[in-house]
Amino acid sequence: MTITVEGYTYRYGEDVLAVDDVSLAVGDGEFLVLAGANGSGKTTLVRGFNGLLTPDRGTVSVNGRPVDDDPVAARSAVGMVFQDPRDGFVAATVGSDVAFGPENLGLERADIDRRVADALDAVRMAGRGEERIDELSGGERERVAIAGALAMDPDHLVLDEPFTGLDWAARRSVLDRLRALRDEGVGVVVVTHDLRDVAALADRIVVLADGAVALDDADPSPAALAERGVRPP
Ligand SMILES: Nc1ncnc2c1ncn2[C@@H]1O[C@H](COP(=O)(O)OP(=O)(O)OP(=O)(O)O)[C@@H](O)[C@H]1O
Repeated sequence: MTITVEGYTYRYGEDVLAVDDVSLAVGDGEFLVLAGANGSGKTTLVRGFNGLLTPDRGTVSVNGRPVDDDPVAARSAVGMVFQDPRDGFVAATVGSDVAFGPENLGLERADIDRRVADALDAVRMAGRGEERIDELSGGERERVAIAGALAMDPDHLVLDEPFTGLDWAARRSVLDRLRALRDEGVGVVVVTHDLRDVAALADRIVVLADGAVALDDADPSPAALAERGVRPP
């Protein structure tokens, strides 16, 4: 059960080579932090992990199966949360939005309700299922988006800058959940250029620079990070 990326190359138009021949694997229960300066290609790379982008060259396989072969399976195996989830909501209220994914999996109502309650609890939104999403703050919306991904119970979870809008308590709570998921065997990928919170949890830190892997290390030195444009924790 892994995400395996081989030779991933992606261009925007003729001129922008956003990701240049990246190969890496994320194993079960592995916590990988993907760092790198603005524009280094992080988002372009992870969007390929469940088929949201198709690389110009290279392949992505999820649990041994090429994403192209079965995009639906890839989307349910790899949960994704993006930085600014404003457009990603499908329902008007918190609870119905988080329930949407599990409902589509055809689960029993009790199971859905349990997943929703559990996911809202993880992001410190317990008891707020009836609230309207368009009346939430930016950070609260981000937390709902994270809860939506958690409720899908995916094999892998990819979070792109998940902590930017989160207050300290929410951040700690989400990190606790990510740690628990990792311990249960879920592969976790966190995209960030701020290593403060996540470095201690990371099994590996991969740094992209100009679309290529510039560093892939379990415990990189502060100097090695700084050299590649990443502020050490
Ligand atoms: N839709 C797009 N059209 C054209 N160029 C794009 C597009 N999206 C990204 N790029 C370019 O591709 C490169 C990689 O962008 P990407 O968003 O993957 O980087 P990133 O590491 O996630 O950056 P950030 O830390 O700022 O989120 C950048 O040079 C960016 O300008």
